[in-house]
Amino acid sequence: MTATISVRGLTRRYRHHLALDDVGLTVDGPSITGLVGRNGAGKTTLLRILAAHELPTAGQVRVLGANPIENDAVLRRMVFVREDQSFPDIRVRDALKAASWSHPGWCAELAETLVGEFELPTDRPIKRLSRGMRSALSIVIGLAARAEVTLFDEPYAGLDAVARQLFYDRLLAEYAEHPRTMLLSTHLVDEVAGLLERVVMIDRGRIVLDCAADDIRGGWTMVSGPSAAVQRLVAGRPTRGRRTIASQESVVVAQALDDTDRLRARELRLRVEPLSLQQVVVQASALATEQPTEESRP
Ligand SMILES: Nc1ncnc2c1ncn2[C@@H]1O[C@H](COP(=O)(O)OP(=O)(O)OP(=O)(O)O)[C@@H](O)[C@H]1O
Repeated sequence: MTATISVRGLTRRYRHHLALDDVGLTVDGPSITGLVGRNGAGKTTLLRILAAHELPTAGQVRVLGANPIENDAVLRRMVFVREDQSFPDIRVRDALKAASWSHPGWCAELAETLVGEFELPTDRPIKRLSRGMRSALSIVIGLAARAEVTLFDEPYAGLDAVARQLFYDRLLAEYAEHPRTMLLSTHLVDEVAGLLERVVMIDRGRIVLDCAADDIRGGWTMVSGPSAAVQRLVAGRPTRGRRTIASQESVVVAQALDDTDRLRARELRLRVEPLSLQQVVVQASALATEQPTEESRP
């Protein structure tokens, strides 16, 4: 079967800076994948290359089985929603009409519903919309396009918490009714955690974590309590982020604990809590920072 997205050895160099460093990624069939990582990690660069807004320096990119560059047949089956998307100087209703022409799967009924829910004034020029309203318009286009490959690059600049929740709810409902391949780049990791089936983390241009969201959720554990007891429980296990205050200690165990471990923790009067997705991303980022990159090697 042809993968929906397949990237091999993808490298993007800007003069002396490596924005993407030998990235490999395959996405098969419908799924919602979260693209996470620190500022400047390379998330937007990856999405821009997938959407053919930018050329790679090296490597192979296939979207829907073909190279997306100047490939209208592929690009019409994709939608790319960017942070602070720029629009021509037209009214909201005209932007929606133009989007309907570019996307064969466009659902006018959904667009109308979403416009109502986000309270977008259709006769107002886009340049007079607030930042959050412009983001809402981009989201309406991204969802109503019903494109087989839907790329969202931090699409909620300026959106308030209520509007962001509306976006998450509608995205999930759309995905349930019309499954498609969605990539969502985000910094609001815990906010979107419930939507994600897979998490791909980029750090300094390299993929440092790529796994099922469920595996992450149960896979890292915070153990805290009296230092001596913590040490007894975690001895011989991979640990990170050790913190001590007086005789108390907390440490992250980079593996799941089984029932026997949990019973032992209870006997030792230790607290055991799973890490949130956001906390795992912070730990994985710290771990990646300890590894040398091509640019940091002497
Ligand atoms: N046109 C460009 N010219 C030079 N450097 C660039 C260009 N575009 C991106 N970069 C650099 O490439 C790196 C990756 O940028 P990118 O926008 O992909 O990161 P990001 O993960 O999306 O970051 P953020 O979360 O802050 O949006 C950064 O160091 C950035 O400065």
